[in-house]
Amino acid sequence: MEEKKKLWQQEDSFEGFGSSFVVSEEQKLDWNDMFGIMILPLHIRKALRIDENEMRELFSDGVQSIRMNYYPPCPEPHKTIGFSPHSDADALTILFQLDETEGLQVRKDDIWVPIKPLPNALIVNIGDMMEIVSNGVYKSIEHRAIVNSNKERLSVATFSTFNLDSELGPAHSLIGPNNPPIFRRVVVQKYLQDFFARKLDGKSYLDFMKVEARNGES
Ligand SMILES: O=C(O)CCC(=O)C(=O)O
Ligand SMILES: [Fe+2]
Repeated sequence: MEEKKKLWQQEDSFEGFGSSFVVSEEQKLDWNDMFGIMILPLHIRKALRIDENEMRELFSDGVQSIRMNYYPPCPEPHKTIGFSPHSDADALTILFQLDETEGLQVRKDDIWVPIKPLPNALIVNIGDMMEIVSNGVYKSIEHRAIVNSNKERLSVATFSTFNLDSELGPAHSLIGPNNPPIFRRVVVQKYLQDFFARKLDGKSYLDFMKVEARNGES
């Protein structure tokens, strides 16, 4: 209880422990314990010290999308790949592996590490937009899905993307003489169009977004 009290709801906020929707002392309360937090954009921008308004603007009218992936059993799984290595182009992905069939792997120091599905657990992945806006502080995660010969596999991914009309680039409030931008700027809509026009190839699109890549090209 002492630990809970440290995170008790403050007035005018639904974040923390406590009940919501309470209007009077007489009211019969619901039989549950609530704990609420804002996941985006406030906490990430606080950790990074990005200006609040800048982050709010990027996420206001942002796009939420969902993808369902079905991987049928494959007679020769070692000869194929279920989902090619890539990092997600969005800011933040929440992924659910439907049953307990393994398949997702993340790349860590050039090794593919299997992510065992845990019952009722969600996986949160940092996407390329977050790496760009944080000027490289938050790294997007490279991942892939493999298949197997005896079981089908299903996953559901939800993607959070900045507003399509906003400009994607390192946050203005982060960069300065001591922290020069390492990524270039592009309108989100164009960034996504170009992402989907390419073959998935690890983090190659993010590399293409780097300032030095453009210098190299011109
Ligand atoms: O099936 C999986 O676990 C990965 C899916 C994925 O990476 C995606 O939909 O972007
Ligand atoms: Fe992905």
